[in-house]
Amino acid sequence: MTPKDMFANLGSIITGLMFAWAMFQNYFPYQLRKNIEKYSQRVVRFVYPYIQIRFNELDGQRFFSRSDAYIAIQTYLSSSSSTQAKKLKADIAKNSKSLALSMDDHEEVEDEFQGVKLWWASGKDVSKSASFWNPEEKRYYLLTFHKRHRDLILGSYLDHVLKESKAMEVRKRQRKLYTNNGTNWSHVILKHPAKFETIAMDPEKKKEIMDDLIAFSKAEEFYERVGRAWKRGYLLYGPPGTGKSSMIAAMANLLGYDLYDLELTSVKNNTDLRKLLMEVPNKSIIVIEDIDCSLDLTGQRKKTNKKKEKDEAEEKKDPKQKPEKEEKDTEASQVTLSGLLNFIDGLWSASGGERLIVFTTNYVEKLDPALVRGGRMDKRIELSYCRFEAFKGLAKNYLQIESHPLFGRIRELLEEANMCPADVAEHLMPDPNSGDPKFSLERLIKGLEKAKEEARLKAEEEARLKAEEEARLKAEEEAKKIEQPTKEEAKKVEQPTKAVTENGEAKLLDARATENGKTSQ
Ligand SMILES: Nc1ncnc2c1ncn2[C@@H]1O[C@H](COP(=O)(O)OP(=O)(O)OP(=O)(O)O)[C@@H](O)[C@H]1O
Ligand SMILES: [Mg+2]
Repeated sequence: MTPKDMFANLGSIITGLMFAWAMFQNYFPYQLRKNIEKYSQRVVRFVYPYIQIRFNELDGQRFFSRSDAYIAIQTYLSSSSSTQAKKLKADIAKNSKSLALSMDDHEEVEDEFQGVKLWWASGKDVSKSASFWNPEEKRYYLLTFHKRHRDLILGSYLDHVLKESKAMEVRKRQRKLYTNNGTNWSHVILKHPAKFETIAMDPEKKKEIMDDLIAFSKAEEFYERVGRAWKRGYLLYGPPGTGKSSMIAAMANLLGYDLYDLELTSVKNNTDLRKLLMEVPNKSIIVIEDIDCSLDLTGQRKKTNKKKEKDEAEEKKDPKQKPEKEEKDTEASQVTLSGLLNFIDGLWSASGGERLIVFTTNYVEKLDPALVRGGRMDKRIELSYCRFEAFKGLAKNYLQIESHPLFGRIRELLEEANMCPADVAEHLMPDPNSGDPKFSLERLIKGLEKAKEEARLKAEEEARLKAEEEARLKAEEEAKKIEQPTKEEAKKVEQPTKAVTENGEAKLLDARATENGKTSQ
């Protein structure tokens, strides 16, 4: 029995004793009965050092609706209920994909906040005069805590309960992937299976990124204290197939955020861009893929590779269409880099928090320094070709092996051949017939040897082209040198020359005349 229970019992004992005393006196008018009740409650309040707060299930303001506070408490208590309560209720919550557990009526669970213990009990009032407007059962939660913690509980603790329950709801609910078509967002349920555990990269680097994300999601107070908007910018760069898009999905799955995949090429101008960004709520990741293709470095928009290919294909079909399409493009190219950056940095940040902005590119060196300067991109993450550490992760995922005699050869080859994790994964697909990992590893070795040979041939070809170019430039230089004197001579002949005569006077002589004189002599 906790001290709280002992006090609760003490209260009823005192009330009972006082009633017994009154009955003993055989004198029981109404006024005295009221007085006894009043005084006994005062005594109880004086001796009983606990405070109780009741949270009713039904909202007094809205008919037939459950109170938000009650729902939030139910969510908050779900984890402690499942471990502490003896009787539980299970239900499928709205917008959720899993069962929600809560404690059954007349159960109690204990909670602790900043070292202070408190108790949550679930109760039910049964009304005898039930009607359509007045349901028979009215449920409630009763929070009990010591009165010396009144400020802490009424201030920070209840705030903590609400925030925590919101965060739990976000974690439980299905994530969504939003895409924009012009100025409207539409969404589908995000079911990307990518997780950080399955992303192949150096384990230390992976841990650093995960820690950074988790720290960000918990840093509301920090951002508030230092007076910065609660947002963080990530730049993911690396060759195609190295896991940039997979990592974004893994980020959403880790934090429970929704994804907003912003297609800049379909946004007409900065005003529309603002409208779209204003609609992005908290706990979201705004993704701008292939930033080098979406925005020109001068601030002008360019077509993305995919759009370009599509347009080119259409152009081939109907060449007459070309001028019209070009007109359309120039008409639409009004979203600028500075428009995007100013908005992200400026007022938009003030309209909420907890948002990540992730840019991806295959060519980091092409990006405008304005985009990658500190403060805009808080973290730059390079996703590179698959090396041995990343390969080990893939081998574990795809073949369930952590070592193999062929690993040594693979390690050497991975250092020499640049193969992206997507291709390594493709080679590691388990053999459906034998299921023997050796088969997949040998296939990878062959693939790596081929990639290495191709890289060697490519490097040779590049060296040949470079040597040819150098030879051409040298030949041009030589040709210029041979031409140079004749030109200079011609210049000499053209220009009048200054000469000094015998009496010391400077006279302008026509070089051509002198020359002619010489020849005639
Ligand atoms: N590091 C990785 N770990 C595990 N799987 C990977 C990794 N990189 C790529 N893959 C696999 O390859 C596929 C393609 O990867 P993803 O689309 O993430 O690459 P990307 O870097 O976004 O490429 P792009 O630059 O072309 O957009 C993914 O479906 C994933 O299965
Ligand atoms: Mg991608």
